[in-house]
Amino acid sequence: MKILKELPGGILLIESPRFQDERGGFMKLFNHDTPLHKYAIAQVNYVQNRESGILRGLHFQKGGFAESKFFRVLTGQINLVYLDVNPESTTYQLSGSYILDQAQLGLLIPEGFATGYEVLTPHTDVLYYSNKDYHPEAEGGVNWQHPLVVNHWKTNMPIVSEKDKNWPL
Ligand SMILES: Cc1cn([C@H]2C[C@H](O)[C@@H](COP(=O)(O)OP(=O)(O)O[C@H]3O[C@@H](C)C(=O)[C@@H](O)[C@H]3O)O2)c(=O)[nH]c1=O
Repeated sequence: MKILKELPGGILLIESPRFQDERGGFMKLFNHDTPLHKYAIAQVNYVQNRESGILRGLHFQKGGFAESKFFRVLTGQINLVYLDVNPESTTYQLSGSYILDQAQLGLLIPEGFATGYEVLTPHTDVLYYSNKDYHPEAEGGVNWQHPLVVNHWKTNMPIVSEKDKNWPL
């Protein structure tokens, strides 16, 4: 696995090795060795999105439950949006977005960021690792229409869960 790019905030774009032969393909999605040698997986989550226009997030876990997440699509295309919500961070309130459109590329988001994504294609499957267990009591969120992130979206009228509609602006 190799780091293709480091984005502001310490976000890493990581490429997986891919092997192709007459049977199909083989891809290494995680390797405890470099560049992820300090990354301890607590959860692997597989998310199926039926339609384009679905928007999930933005979510984070508070305090000591803050997670680092490593996102990729297995099929389809998403626009991943992130916001640094750690007031002690040197990049506090930094926001950005990145389009993920191939399984070979993963985006590693450090602890202290809220993350969300919108689905740009029907039947889009997302796989992500987290280095912390799920603690719903520690969950925080940022409304997708918050001024610090609103300009990153491609969709004007997304499909959003009731929970996500109610995060503070
Ligand atoms: C995130 C999560 C959810 N769940 C359950 C709770 C609920 O019943 C169901 C769906 O949860 P949600 O609606 O929160 O799923 P979702 O909106 O897909 O949540 C995810 O959104 C993206 C943007 C992130 O950044 C992730 O960290 C995660 O928060 O799955 C778990 O059991 N473990 C988990 O780690």
